[in-house]
Amino acid sequence: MTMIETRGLTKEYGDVTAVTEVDLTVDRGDIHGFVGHNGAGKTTTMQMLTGLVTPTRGEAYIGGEPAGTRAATKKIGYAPQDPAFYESMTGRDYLTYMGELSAVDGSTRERADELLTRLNLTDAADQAVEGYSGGMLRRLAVGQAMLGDPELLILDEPTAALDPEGRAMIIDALESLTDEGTTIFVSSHVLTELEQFIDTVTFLKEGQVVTSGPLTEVLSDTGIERFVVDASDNDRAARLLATHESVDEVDRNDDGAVVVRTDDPEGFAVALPQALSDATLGLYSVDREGGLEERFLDILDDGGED
Ligand SMILES: Nc1ncnc2c1ncn2[C@@H]1O[C@H](COP(=O)(O)OP(=O)(O)OP(=O)(O)O)[C@@H](O)[C@H]1O
Repeated sequence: MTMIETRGLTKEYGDVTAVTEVDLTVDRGDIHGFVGHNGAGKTTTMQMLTGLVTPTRGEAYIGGEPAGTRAATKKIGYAPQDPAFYESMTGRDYLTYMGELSAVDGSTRERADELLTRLNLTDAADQAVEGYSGGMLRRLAVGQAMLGDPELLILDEPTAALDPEGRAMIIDALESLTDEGTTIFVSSHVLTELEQFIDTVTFLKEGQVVTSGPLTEVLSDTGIERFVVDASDNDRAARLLATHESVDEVDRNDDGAVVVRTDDPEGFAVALPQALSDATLGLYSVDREGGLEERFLDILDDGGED
């Protein structure tokens, strides 16, 4: 079942084309990462999905309903990049108040307390929001988006600039939600902030989709795991490494170094020094390329798949 579908989604602001012909499909229950540099068009796309911004052209559907209609927005919880809070309210009062505003079913106070627990904010529940740290504010924003128990959660950079602990708290909360079948559409300009928990990913560059699909496929299609090995005799090293069990493909770069692609990078990294030393080859240097972050930059800088 499809939760988000867009066709040719485009937004122009005067001469600026923020989003160009974006075709997206996100299945129900997936955590989808929406990744691109600052200014790539992530926020604008999210705003079109939520109905806050009207597309110049194209279509978007949320659970089959046209974006912007009541039937579509009812399915969505949205945490914007820079949410505004009533700073003198406590976290608990804020969530309760926002729940009442949006006519959440049942007891909003109970729902607020449940979310505060889930987002690890119980200890701060009765503190004024103005004393919250950046990480606490982001968790509160995610809590607000979750108030109505939405089918689709749209989160604009919820992990930006958080320390690993803050990020882990958000990730835990999101992962527990997908166990309940919630679809999550989450943006970031740093892939490594998302890669532990997303199922599928779209890379956006200058308003256009560069590539989209399951994270593992997108990264392996583009040759993610690559080592560059410089040995005392690179011809011999290339022949030797080509026969190694963990190696898929061997190539040479412009400097003559051996470029190895592998789907078992850990195994290769461990085996390499021994393999060369058994063949009496010296290992001058080895660089691991195509870590996720590097791959992300490659994809965006190349403007397409290899
Ligand atoms: N209301 C607006 N009026 C004019 N231009 C806009 C408006 N909103 C966005 N833009 C432009 O559209 C482009 C995409 O912006 P958008 O905020 O969607 O990118 P983003 O990927 O979310 O970036 P960031 O991570 O910095 O938020 C940028 O060039 C931006 O300046």
